[in-house]
Amino acid sequence: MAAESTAFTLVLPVLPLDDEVVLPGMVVPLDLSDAEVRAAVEAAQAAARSGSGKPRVLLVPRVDGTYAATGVLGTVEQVGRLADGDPGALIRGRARVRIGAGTTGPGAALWVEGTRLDDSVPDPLPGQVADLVKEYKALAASWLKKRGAWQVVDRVQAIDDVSALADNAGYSPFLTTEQKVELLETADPVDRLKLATRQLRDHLAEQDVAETIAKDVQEGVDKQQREFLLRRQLEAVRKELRELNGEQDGEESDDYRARVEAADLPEKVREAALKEVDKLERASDQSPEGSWIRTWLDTVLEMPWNTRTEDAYDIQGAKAVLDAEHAGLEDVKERITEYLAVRKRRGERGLGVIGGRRGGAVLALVGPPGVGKTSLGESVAHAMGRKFVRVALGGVRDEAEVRGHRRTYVGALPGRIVRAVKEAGSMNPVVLLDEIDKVGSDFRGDPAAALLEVLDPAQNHTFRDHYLEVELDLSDVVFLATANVLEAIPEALADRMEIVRLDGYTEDEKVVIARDHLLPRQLERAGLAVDEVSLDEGALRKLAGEYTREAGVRTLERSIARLLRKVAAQHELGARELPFTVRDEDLRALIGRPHHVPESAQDPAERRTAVPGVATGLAVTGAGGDVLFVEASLADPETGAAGLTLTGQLGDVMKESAQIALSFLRSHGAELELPVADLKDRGVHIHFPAGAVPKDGPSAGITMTTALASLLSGRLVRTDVAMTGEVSLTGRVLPIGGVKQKLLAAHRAGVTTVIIPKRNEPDLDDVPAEVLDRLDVHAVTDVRQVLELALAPATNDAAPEVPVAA
Ligand SMILES: Nc1ncnc2c1ncn2[C@@H]1O[C@H](COP(=O)(O)OP(=O)(O)OP(=O)(O)O)[C@@H](O)[C@H]1O
Repeated sequence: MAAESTAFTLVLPVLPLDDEVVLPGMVVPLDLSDAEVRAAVEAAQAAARSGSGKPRVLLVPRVDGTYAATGVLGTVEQVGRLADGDPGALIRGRARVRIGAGTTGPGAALWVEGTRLDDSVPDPLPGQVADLVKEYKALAASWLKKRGAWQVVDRVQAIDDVSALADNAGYSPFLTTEQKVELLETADPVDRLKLATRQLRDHLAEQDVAETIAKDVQEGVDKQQREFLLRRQLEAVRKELRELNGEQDGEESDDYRARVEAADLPEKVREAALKEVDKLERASDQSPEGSWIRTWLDTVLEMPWNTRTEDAYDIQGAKAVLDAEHAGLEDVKERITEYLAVRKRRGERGLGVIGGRRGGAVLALVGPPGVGKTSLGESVAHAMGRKFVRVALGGVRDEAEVRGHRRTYVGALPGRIVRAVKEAGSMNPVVLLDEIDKVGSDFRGDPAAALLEVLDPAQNHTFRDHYLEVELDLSDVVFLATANVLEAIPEALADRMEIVRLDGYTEDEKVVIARDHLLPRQLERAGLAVDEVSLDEGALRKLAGEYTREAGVRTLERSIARLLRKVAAQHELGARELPFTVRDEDLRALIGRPHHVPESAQDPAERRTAVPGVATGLAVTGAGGDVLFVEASLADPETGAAGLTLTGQLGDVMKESAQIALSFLRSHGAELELPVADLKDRGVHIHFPAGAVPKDGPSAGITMTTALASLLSGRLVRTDVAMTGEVSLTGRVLPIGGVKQKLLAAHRAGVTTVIIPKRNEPDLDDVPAEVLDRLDVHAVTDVRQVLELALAPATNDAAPEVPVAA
């Protein structure tokens, strides 16, 4: 459009505007205390006095000291006081003026020539321009409505002139001075409206984004605020409830929160604990959930998360501890020392514990009761300078015992492993898994599987207890296990263990243990000084040999305790002078008569083997080695049923072994000069007394054969002979296990001659020399040799009656 077609020249005083732009149509108050403003207004007034009309100025924006090329012709509408009391002038913008050359005029103002620019647009508006007007009005309306400026909306809608509409944008507070100058300098009204539209649109878009962000922020703040308020209310309600019930004040969850924050917890555990504290806050005081959470938090807070004891042991010192606390057991202590040495070296090299199958990360002490398995475990802890905890696994059938109950379970508890660590108060204790051979499995899961995970070095650094639900690092725990019977340990577990056997003690060893360890301990328990009561060797030997018959020393310790109590009581009653040395002849008066008199010391008529058909065998039970008697009888052909009857809780292998013994005699009896014809059509009964104890295994084969041969021949079995060995159908004697334990038992029982399979001869190396010295051991290959050794010569009396079962 031809902006300058109707241009004409003006001479005006310049009114500079700093950081402000006045567009045509705008009315603005200006402060006359500003010298430049005053000069311009006064100059305009002076010029106006000579002519007609209002005083006129040229409003020129000045950005960073530079004047814009276009100004606005303004008329001074009024001079008076501004709202703040300063002198001021009200000026109305009228038209764009292109600034020309400087000139002179009255007053102190700067005078310039200017050309008024033409604002006209064609009438009617071309379609595009009309659309532009509509768009601008719509945008302006939405912006104004957002600001709540309703009155202005109508005013803007009423402006029809394109140029005036564009200049109205000068009021927009969001425009920068530069943007306003741009509007000022765009002379063409349509272009100017386009510019104003773009500026407004950009601003609205920006505002949209800002609003979304603000809304998001606001929502977050609202939620926090709401939660805060709700908590305050909850607290108030709780407080009132407590007051109503006369309870102590004090915010429990706050207390937990503070405790959790103060506790030295691993980060993940802390997070989990804080989450529970949050839940606790929401739970009501009486709800069961609240009480679960409290117990759980207590458990977590009591766990020794970051506590570990310092390992400070050298192998020499460790060995000294083991030696000081246990007599004998040289090979066992050596094995433990090796284990500790390897562990220490690996630890120093940062290699971690030895792991994997057959890796031997776990030492298992296997042997009968009372041989010191538990106390050795304790010694290991002493030797390493670690805490010791015992976990009794006997009779555990429920997996939850090991791994804990889920928390939703009523009365849920953490598993025994977690409880053990808690009890130890350190993350690296020695944990003794006692009686690992007695874990069973049933519908409640398989505790052995859970134990596998506990013992596996590849898994146990992230052990998860169902109750605790947070991971527990067990990799630094030293696990030891004990068992009575190796075969009863679940195979997968046994696979991961390094088995160390403790077979039981000889009488000599027991005497030493009793003197050096049991007696001092029991003296203290009985409140007696070490020099007040002593037992001489004879008394100790008699206690071990005749008052107890066990592989270990548990009953021996108990007998000593009983004896000392008696002495202490006598002393208190004035019936006993101290110091007092107990001799073997004093025992009977103090603790009664002995319970175990060796068979050989019995009256011959009273001996078990006083009748034909009874033989002495050797067996290994959960309680260690033991002697056992086998009785055989033949049924009366008239009254008894034919066939083989076996009693005494025998396992399948043992039953088969009895069949074999019988078959061997049926087929080879004649050559042994036995009246095997007696066996025809007659029932045979074999019984193992102590019927309540289950027995199994093939090692009683030769004993059964001997009992039957004795029965048939009528020859007695020698009282001083005991035997063990499997028998084959052809009469060969096959090797068996547990030689050491069996020989110790034979020795305990006062047997002097022992028959073992030839192929077990190497096992004799394990048997203590003092036992071998006192036993006459025969290693045999054939059952005929057994019979020769075991059966007493036939007496000259008339052939004895074959006993007949009732
Ligand atoms: N060699 C030994 N030296 C010193 N004391 C011993 C020795 N062997 C066992 N004892 C003592 O005998 C007692 C019984 O031992 P302990 O309880 O350790 O037996 P255990 O083999 O663990 O039996 P169980 O299988 O029944 O648990 C303990 O007081 C222990 O100190």
